[in-house]
Amino acid sequence: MGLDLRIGNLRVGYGRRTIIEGLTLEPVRAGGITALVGPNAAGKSTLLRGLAGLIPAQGSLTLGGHDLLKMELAARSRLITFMPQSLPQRVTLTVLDALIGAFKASPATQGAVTPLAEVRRQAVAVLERLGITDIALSPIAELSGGQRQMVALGQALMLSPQLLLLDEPTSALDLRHQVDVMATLKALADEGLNVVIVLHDLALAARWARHLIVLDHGRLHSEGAPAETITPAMLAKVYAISARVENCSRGFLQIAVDGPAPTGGPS
Ligand SMILES: Nc1ncnc2c1ncn2[C@@H]1O[C@H](COP(=O)(O)OP(=O)(O)OP(=O)(O)O)[C@@H](O)[C@H]1O
Repeated sequence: MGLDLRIGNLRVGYGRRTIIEGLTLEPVRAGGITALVGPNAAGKSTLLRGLAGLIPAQGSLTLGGHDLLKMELAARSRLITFMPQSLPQRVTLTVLDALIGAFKASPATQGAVTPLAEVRRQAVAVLERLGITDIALSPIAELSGGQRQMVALGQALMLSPQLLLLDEPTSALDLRHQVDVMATLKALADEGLNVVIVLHDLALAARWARHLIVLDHGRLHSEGAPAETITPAMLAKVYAISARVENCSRGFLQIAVDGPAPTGGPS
C-alpha cells in the first residue's frame, strides 16, 4: 500500500549554493504523515522543492523504486504534488474554477484527455472533503488568507498523487481548520498516500505525524517518532530555546517554552 520515498546522500541547492548536503534518511513510509521541522532557513522548503523536481538535486532519490532523478518532469508530476507556501493569487477565478484550472495546468495531466464533467466532479469531491463547498463559487480575490490556503490544498489534492509535499499548509488557519486539515491529511495517509509536511508548530507535528525529520543548517539533526525527537536537548540545540516537553492527560506532547537557551559563556 503506497509508495515509500528513499533519500540517499542528497544534495539540493541553488546553482552553486548548496543548501541540503549529504542527506540520507530512513525510508519515508507511505501510510502516515511525516513532518519536516527545523528553524527558519534550515532548508525545509528547499528540500521539498528538490523532491518535487522544481530545483536540481543530486544523489539517490526513489519513490516506490522509481528513480525520480532520471524521470521527466511530467512523469514525476504524476507521482508527486507540491503545495508551496505561496497562496493562490488574488485572481477573479472562482474556487471551483481554480481547482479545475490546477488540474488542467499541471504537467501531470498534459496529453491526457479527461472530460470536463469528470474534472468538475473531482473538484466538487475535493471541496467536500475539505469542507469548503460553501465557497465553491466565491472569487478567490474575495477570500481570507486561511480560505485561500484551503484552496491551495484543494488544488494539490486535485492531482491524486502518490507523494504529497506540503509547505506549511496550516500557517494561515485557525485552530479548528488546522485540526480539520490535519485530520483530512491523516485520513489520506491512512488510505496509502505518502504525506510529507513542513510544519513550524511542533505540537501539531507531535499530534498528527508518525515520523519527524529535524533539519538544522541543511543537515539531518535527528529523525524518529515525535516522542523520540522532540526533546529539551533537541529544542536547545536546534531552536536555541530552553523548553520543557511534557505529556498532557490525553497522552499528546506539550511544549512549554521558558525562554532562550542559555548561551553558556565562560563562568
Ligand atoms: N531561490 C533561492 N536562491 C538562493 N538561495 C535561496 C533561495 N531560496 C532559499 N534560499 C536559501 O536557502 C536557505 C534555506 O531556505 P529555505 O527556504 O529552504 O528554509 P526553510 O527551512 O524552509 O525556512 P523557513 O522556515 O524560514 O521557511 C536559506 O539560507 C535561503 O536564503
